[in-house]
Amino acid sequence: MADKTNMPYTSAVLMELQRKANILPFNVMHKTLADTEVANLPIPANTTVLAQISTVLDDPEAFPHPERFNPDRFLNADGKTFNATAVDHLVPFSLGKRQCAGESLARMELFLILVALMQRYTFSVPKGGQLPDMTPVYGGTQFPQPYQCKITLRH
Ligand code: HEM
Repeated sequence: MADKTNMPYTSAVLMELQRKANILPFNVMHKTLADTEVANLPIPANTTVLAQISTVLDDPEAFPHPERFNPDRFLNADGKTFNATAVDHLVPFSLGKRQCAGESLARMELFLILVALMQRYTFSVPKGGQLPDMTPVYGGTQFPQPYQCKITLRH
């Protein structure tokens, strides 16, 4: 983990992966405890609310051409520091009091697993195959279309 600060592009790839492959696009349900309002819309107490994460992760103002997989959007021109607007809008773990309690653990696991896989294997499209269809499959969770991948040991 000590190397992570020297690997901004890897961090940017992970951020873009979490944006495009967000596992809980519709978040989980909550209930208002008191009358409130969002964007001038009144919401009475005891209303079930679902703060949809995917609308933020696909917001074209924060993420131009949101349909594209582009890790560079999380980096400034120097390639080392992070684009604050993009980072602020990356909310796969939700926000507020009930945001994911396992965020730090999950982020550490994602970094270690991705780097370990990249160090040991090469991932490519099998002969005669094609790149995966990036259209998400939505259910309670989001998952990818079936695809084929060739995984080769590096050493
Ligand atoms: C990529 C991995 C993960 C993602 C994207 C994720 C995302 C989320 C989201 C969106 C919520 C709902 C937040 C809300 O109610 O507003 C949540 C809740 C929660 N997550 Fe995760 N999570 C991940 C991994 C983990 C891990 C590894 C753990 C534990 C080791 C964990 C523990 C929890 C707990 C305990 C809650 C409920 C928090 C509460 O209601 O106060 N999550 N997570």
